[in-house]
Amino acid sequence: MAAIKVKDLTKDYGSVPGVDSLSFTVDNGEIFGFLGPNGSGKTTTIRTLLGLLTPTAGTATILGADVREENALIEAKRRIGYLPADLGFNDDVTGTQVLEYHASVKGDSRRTGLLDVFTPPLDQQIREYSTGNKQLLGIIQAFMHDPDLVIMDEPTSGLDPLNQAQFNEFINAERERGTTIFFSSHVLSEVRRVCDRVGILRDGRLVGLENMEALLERGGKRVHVRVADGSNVDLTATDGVFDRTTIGDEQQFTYAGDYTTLIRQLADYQIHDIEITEPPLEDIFMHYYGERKGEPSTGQREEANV
Ligand SMILES: Nc1ncnc2c1ncn2[C@@H]1O[C@H](COP(=O)(O)OP(=O)(O)OP(=O)(O)O)[C@@H](O)[C@H]1O
Repeated sequence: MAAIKVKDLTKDYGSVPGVDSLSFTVDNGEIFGFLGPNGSGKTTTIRTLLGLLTPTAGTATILGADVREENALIEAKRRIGYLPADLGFNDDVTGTQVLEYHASVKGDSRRTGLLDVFTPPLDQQIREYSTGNKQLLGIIQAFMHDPDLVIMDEPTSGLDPLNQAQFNEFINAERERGTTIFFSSHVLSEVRRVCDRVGILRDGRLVGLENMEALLERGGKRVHVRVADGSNVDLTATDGVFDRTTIGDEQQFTYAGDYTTLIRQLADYQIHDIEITEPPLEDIFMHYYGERKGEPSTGQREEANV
């Protein structure tokens, strides 16, 4: 049985479309990233999955429960953790009191273990909490009753790089435990190390559903080259070269072709320095899913940059 099953799900806010005809499945044990820019419908989807919004059309089940069936959903929610985008903690209570409250509602069998990983200042009142520490507290409450499925709305927002790395490590360990995780983000690079699959949302519609590894592989690598005499590397006849640009004396391009071919081409030049890195996932997104409104298409960008 799939952990989440969504079929033709539509949610309108009056005349404003929230999400339109979404269909996807999240398997048990999968780490699924739900990606999209601001306003693309991530929160609407999540709130609909949790029964906080009623779908306008279509169906969704979560751990087997139909999101329109209140009693079945209440039962399923015992095995679900949720980190909302807006945490809504009471400012006047301490971190410990927040956790005590959540423990009384749904249990806390994992609380101690989670507090070994994430360390918000539990004795402080929430009003004194930094944004990142509030987020850590939210992550702890989402996992502390040992749920089978955890749904998180932008879990890494506000986390510093150290906490973000710790979060990534934690999510990878959750994969080993078999927890199903569905989380939204608007920063593709944030999810690249942890997700098995990504769904890409734009303007309320699902425009891509990809295996992460395949997405990265098809996206190629970013090549940075400096040629000793400053001459321009001519790759016009080489397949798989796109997004060329020159910054100072460095020529850059994304390469999704055969490496032997590229190395043969570059052998004609006196290469002073070369670096091959992973491209920003935003570039992959642009390349495979086309331009956003008002922005040039990938093809136009290539021309502009060459
Ligand atoms: N309560 C509401 N009433 C009317 N329109 C809404 C409401 N909530 C969201 N919308 C609209 O629905 C669309 C999707 O919004 P949603 O908040 O789901 O996007 P999001 O991807 O979560 O955005 P963000 O990354 O900014 O949180 C947007 O056009 C938004 O303006």
